[in-house]
Amino acid sequence: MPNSENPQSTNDFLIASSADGAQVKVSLHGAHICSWCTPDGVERLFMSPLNSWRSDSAIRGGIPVVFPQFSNEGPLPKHGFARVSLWTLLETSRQIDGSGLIRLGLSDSEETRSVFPHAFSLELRVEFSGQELNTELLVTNTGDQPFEFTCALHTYLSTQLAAAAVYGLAGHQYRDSMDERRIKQEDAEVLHIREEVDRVYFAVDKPVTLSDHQHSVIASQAGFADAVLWNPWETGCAKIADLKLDSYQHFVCIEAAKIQHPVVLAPNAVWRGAQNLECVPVAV
Ligand SMILES: O=P(O)(O)OC[C@H]1O[C@@H](O)[C@H](O)[C@@H](O)[C@@H]1O
Repeated sequence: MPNSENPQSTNDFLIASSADGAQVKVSLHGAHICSWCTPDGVERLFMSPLNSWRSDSAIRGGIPVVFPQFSNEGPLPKHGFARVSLWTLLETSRQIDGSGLIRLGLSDSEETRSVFPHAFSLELRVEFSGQELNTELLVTNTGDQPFEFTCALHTYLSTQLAAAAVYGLAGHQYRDSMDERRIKQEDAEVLHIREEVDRVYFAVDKPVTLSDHQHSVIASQAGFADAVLWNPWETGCAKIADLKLDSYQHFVCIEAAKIQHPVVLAPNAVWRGAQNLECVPVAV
């Protein structure tokens, strides 16, 4: 939870690499993946140049962890408190197969219980090598009463929006936050973003691909039933202090999420959700 009286800097990164040269930077503030470079040195995540790097704010870009509430859909601060909490490093290591691994944890505290009166522990497990990044969120109910939550991995994928297309959402229903949360049916096999887009696609069980003229990123998910597609366009950037007016041209958020049907977690039960990202060069 943030301390606005004494904000700390959040750009003190844990840096881990895989044997083949992929690299990930994580901040303990929010267990936030701030950078993911594939072995060719190319950054795959967007990070806002106007990010404040203060512990009383969420980091703008990378992969924020949204828990225990998606957006403003409940009584908590927007997107919950995990993204503005100080997490603990559990492990950083190199696996036998050469992949890098970082594990971070967060448990309930007096501060979290004041807004979310439940005992829980979270683990974020980040494993990567070559062209892939796998991020898994584990939620354990450490109390003696069930509790309910929604969550997401709010991934900002770096792209050139003008050349970008999103594939894999045709046939799904979605809730359109730009149109009074109406439920609609996606018919487009290929989506080009030409305006502010803020949608929750339901029951996404196949990969979603973001392609531009240079590369594709294939986003697969397990445990997370829904996928959010968000780009604020210039209109949204104008309202967000830590985005430049043209920042929307450089990312698309494809978020692995659990929103439509919140998780109800029994005592001692563990819920897992994972997002796997794989980069594939576009043949020229
Ligand atoms: O500005 P925030 O709190 O990081 O949220 C960014 C966006 O996050 C998305 O997940 C929501 O669907 C959008 O409605 C929201 O604007």
